[in-house]
Amino acid sequence: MKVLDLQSHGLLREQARSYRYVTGLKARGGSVGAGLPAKRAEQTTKIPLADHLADLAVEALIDEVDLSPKPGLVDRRSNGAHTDMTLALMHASALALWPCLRQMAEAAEAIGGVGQPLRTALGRIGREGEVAMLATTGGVNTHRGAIWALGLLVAACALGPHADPCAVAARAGRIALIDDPGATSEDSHGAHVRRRYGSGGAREQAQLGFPAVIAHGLPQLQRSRALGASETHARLDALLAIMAALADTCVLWRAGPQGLATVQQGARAVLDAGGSATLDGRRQLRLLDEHLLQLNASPGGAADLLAACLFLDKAGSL
Ligand SMILES: CC(C)(COP(=O)(O)OP(=O)(O)OC[C@H]1O[C@@H](n2cnc3c(N)ncnc32)[C@H](O)[C@@H]1O)[C@@H](O)C(=O)NCCC(=O)NCCS
Ligand SMILES: Nc1ncnc2c1ncn2[C@@H]1O[C@H](COP(=O)(O)OP(=O)(O)OP(=O)(O)O)[C@@H](O)[C@H]1O
Repeated sequence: MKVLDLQSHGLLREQARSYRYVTGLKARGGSVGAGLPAKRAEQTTKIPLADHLADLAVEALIDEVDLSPKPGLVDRRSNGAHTDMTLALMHASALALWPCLRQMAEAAEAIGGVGQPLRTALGRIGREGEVAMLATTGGVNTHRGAIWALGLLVAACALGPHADPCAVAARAGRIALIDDPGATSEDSHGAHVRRRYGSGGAREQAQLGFPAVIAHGLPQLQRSRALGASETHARLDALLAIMAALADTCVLWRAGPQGLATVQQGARAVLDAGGSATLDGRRQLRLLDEHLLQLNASPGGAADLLAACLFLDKAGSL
């Protein structure tokens, strides 16, 4: 088992622990420092790589949902176009995914390479993660796409040197290309949209090595930061760059190709106006939010990929 000498990620682990304490959730805790006050545990122990990757992934999910104002999505202001989700529910769901994400990283470390055994293990753990998510949310699909994308990326990071986000995403793509023998042929929204519009959705995005993140989200995040935008504005710009490029099956399911065109063009308009840090950009962003609420559409796939983008951004400095 690889370990990292890190002291900076105690907050999240502490949060997850106190969350479980408050709610009585039965999620598994970290393997180090159990029973110790969290702060002392962080100071005195080395964090296993799998724990650290799960920390980073959950942190990315929480950063994604907290980021505001996001068009159509659940954020700190509102539930966006969602009647069945709240900020608190998204937080609870994100924290409940920690054990699943850690197990995926552990499986990758134990198996040691891309191939059928790893794909089979990730499929099983991912399905268990979906069950844990639905148990936490009372049946609401808060993070299905995120388990998929972050699960693959966490596993890809755990397999080896992980400095370069492109290499990690490409490795995750190679895992996604392998068939999952345990997969059930279910009638998901993604499957419906694939049949109706021929869109490859979350599966194809992963199999291609997450081009919406690597070619759009991450470069935009870095560009906006370099231009002096605040971290919030840089992250909003990254989300918009992903939205402008993505065939998001969440949008296609609720609003069809016309709705997807509105999302992609609206996101592009914000960036063309100078991004979310500018007055013009913010006007365009407000318009886009209004259009999405009228369409009852929400770019859930892009939100998952923003979390993937934030994860890769942080994992790159490991
Ligand atoms: C491949 C997955 C995403 C199922 O995809 P499906 O096409 O059936 O779509 P479904 O509507 O269930 O969910 C897709 C989710 O992905 C997100 N999404 C939508 N469009 C996109 C896109 N273009 N790119 C990326 N993500 C997207 C959305 O949040 C959406 O909710 C996956 O959940 C799966 O197969 N799970 C089974 C367990 C498994 O193998 N887990 C592996 C963990 S690494
Ligand atoms: N901040 C967020 N707000 C809303 N959705 C998000 C957010 N972050 C990620 N998502 C993603 O969006 C998806 C939810 O979208 P949606 O509600 O369209 O899915 P659904 O339950 O399949 O469909 P529907 O609600 O239309 O029946 C989740 O799977 C999740 O991965």
